[in-house]
Amino acid sequence: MPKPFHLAWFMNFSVDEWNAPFSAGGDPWTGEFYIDMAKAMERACFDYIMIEDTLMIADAYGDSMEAYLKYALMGPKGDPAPLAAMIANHTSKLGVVATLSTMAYPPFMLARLCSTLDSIAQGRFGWNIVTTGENHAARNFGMDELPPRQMRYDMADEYVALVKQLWDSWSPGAVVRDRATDTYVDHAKVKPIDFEGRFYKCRGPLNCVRSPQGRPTFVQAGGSPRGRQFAAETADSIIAAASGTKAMKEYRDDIRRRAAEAGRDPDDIKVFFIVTPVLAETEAMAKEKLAFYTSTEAFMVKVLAQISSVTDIDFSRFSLDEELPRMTTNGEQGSLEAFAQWGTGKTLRQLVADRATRGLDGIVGTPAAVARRLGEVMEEVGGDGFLITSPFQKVSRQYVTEICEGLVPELQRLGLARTSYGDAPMHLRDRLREF
Ligand SMILES: Cc1cc2nc3c(=O)[nH]c(=O)nc-3n(C[C@H](O)[C@H](O)[C@H](O)COP(=O)(O)O)c2cc1C
Repeated sequence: MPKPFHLAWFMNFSVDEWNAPFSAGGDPWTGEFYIDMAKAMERACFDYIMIEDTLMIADAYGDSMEAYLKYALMGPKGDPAPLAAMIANHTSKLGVVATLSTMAYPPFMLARLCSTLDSIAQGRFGWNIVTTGENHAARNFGMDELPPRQMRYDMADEYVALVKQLWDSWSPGAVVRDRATDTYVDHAKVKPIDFEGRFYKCRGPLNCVRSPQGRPTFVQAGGSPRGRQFAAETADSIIAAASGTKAMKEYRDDIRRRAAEAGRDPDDIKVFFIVTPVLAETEAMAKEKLAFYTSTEAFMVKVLAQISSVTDIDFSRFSLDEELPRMTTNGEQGSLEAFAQWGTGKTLRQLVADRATRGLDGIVGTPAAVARRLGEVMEEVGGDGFLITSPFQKVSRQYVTEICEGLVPELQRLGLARTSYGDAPMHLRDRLREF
């Protein structure tokens, strides 16, 4: 029997696929649309739903906000924290991960928010730790530009050390609720932290109770060598974009090596790779669907605008029929490399076409065929799971159904996905370490 792998879903609190033939209309702001989505994932026994976030309206593509607002790319979006609370409230087993930036939140506020969300979610909350990669976001927080990546991660190291101390400022058992002595909290079990670092200073203690997990499950997505080091030292789960099985295996092996060198058990870190299956009743229909969504001028602009936004590089400047020059960015270096596929000789037009399937072959077809292919990929990579996201930028109920009621049952029949959560309540970190 093959080993099952983990499943998570990558989305954001943004506009749904509002004007395609099977659409929900583009008004998801009450959160109901995403609650429905999370319930479908829980029925399919996903490990977690992960809510992406950025903090600006971009204009990197063509030096204009037009493409971003016209196509509702990377915005408008709602704040992930209240949506995480709502999803947690409407589910009981699914993990809920929200993205919160170390650039944007004072550590005390983030620690309290995560602790509160973990209590609401009864131990199923995860924090996607990002340092933010866009200069415009930095400008929304009073800076002229982002600090360089090295410094962002140095700051994040210290930030994480601080918030961990805040989460530990309440010892387990501090809340005694002793009626006989009229004592709610045993004051001896709550301590200031008096943290003084290079970048942050905080007295503590936290002013909310210790959450079920003690600290949230840590999710991270470092792509650069410095980012990978941070992720390997910190994360319980890593989400990654890599083009093809070879790059996936290289990434995971590197993370596991770095984790072992840092004294961690590599099996305590579950790496999820982005995949974007395109499903239909027959392979020909799936290929036609892919062509229907990707052969338009608008798809080209959407992909280029999206990658421009997370790299602060204007991709409207490059010829579609030539290879991309090698470049670096102070933004998302890992995402740039996964997109550019340097060394393959592909033109920019081919890279855009690859974007729908993220450079992974064999994931356009029937649920049964794609399930078999994912099994092969996972065996080659070595583990641990897949992070599903829509191939066409936005998500519809139809796509969620195709995955949760088409692909997942096929994975389950092959013994490749969890068929039940079991009856006992479980914290997200333990759920990830189940296998
Ligand atoms: C699957 C995935 C999801 C990500 N989600 C976010 C996000 O929600 N917000 C954000 O600012 N960055 C996000 N990032 C960017 C990462 O935090 C990170 O900056 C990026 O992978 C580049 O790595 P580097 O920082 O080491 O260069 C994501 C990256 C990946 C691969």
